[in-house]
Amino acid sequence: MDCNGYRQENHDQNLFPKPKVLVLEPPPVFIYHEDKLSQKFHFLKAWDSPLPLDQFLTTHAHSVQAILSHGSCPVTTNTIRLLPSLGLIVTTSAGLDQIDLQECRRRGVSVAYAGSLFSADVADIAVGLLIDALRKISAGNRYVTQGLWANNGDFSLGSKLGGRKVGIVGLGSIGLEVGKRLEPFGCNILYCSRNKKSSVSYPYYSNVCELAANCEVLIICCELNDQTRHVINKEVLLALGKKGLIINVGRGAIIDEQEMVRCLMQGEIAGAGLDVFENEPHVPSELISLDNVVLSPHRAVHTEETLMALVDLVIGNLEAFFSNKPLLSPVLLDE
Ligand SMILES: O=CC(=O)O
Repeated sequence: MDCNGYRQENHDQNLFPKPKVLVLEPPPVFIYHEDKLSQKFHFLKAWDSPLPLDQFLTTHAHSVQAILSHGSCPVTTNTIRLLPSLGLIVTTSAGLDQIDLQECRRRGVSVAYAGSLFSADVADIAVGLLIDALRKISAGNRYVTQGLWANNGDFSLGSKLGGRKVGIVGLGSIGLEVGKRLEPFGCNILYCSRNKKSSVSYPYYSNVCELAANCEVLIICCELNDQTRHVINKEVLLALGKKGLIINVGRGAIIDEQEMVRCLMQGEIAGAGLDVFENEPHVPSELISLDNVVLSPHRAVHTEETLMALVDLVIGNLEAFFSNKPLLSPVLLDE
């Protein structure tokens, strides 16, 4: 240990007094708060190097003990294998689908994440997208700004939020926040989750297709994993039906996007509010021209305030690791 309590084995104090942390691609927290982060750590910027990634990793192989990563930056088996001294991955995301957790488990690499830091912000956007899709706020904005109102056009009516049956897919911390927000609007909440939750009295469905058949809105709040990839498929969309709306603040690949686009274009479902997409930042061009679809650039997770809290969480996790202390927001890899 050095006088800061940091591990010394892989960094020369005189040349590199700050612990080294590898960044593959810069997360928003790094873009907005690099100065604060750099006061504590020496960041190795893979994206900024002229070297191909593998060569960059090989060059720094023995000095990298920690990676700072984010939700759209894959940390693959290959990356982990090229870094024999790696002990920690800190991701700024709540989702973990981009990290090879199996390899982390095998290698004994710890993972820290954002936990429920963003849940309230994500839930706000889910509700915002739903109200927008129902009451046509974005469509109304286009109608006014394109001069159609002034030309005596007829803007179609929206539908009421109160009384709507809303099915939440994934009742984790985001799903619970969505339910908490929609109850006072007079919505009836139903949900589908891996397990029935004793903390809520909402009707539970173990099958997402049955949930879809019994509600008018599906809000996707679950994580992406092998079980949830394309779980919202043609059958589920058809069960949701012609008056049904789909809101996605989880991950794009939870929905079979191609099938959703077809359903939207053919009127098999009524509309959608989407913050996430299968191939970000690419959004299917068909969605852009549809008036019954509200689009958002995967920003549900970030507000200025939570980004500030996230910097402290990232620093806290890295400091804990380099001081051999328990992580602040560890992912339990043994579960
Ligand atoms: O999408 C972002 C996250 O998983 O935090």
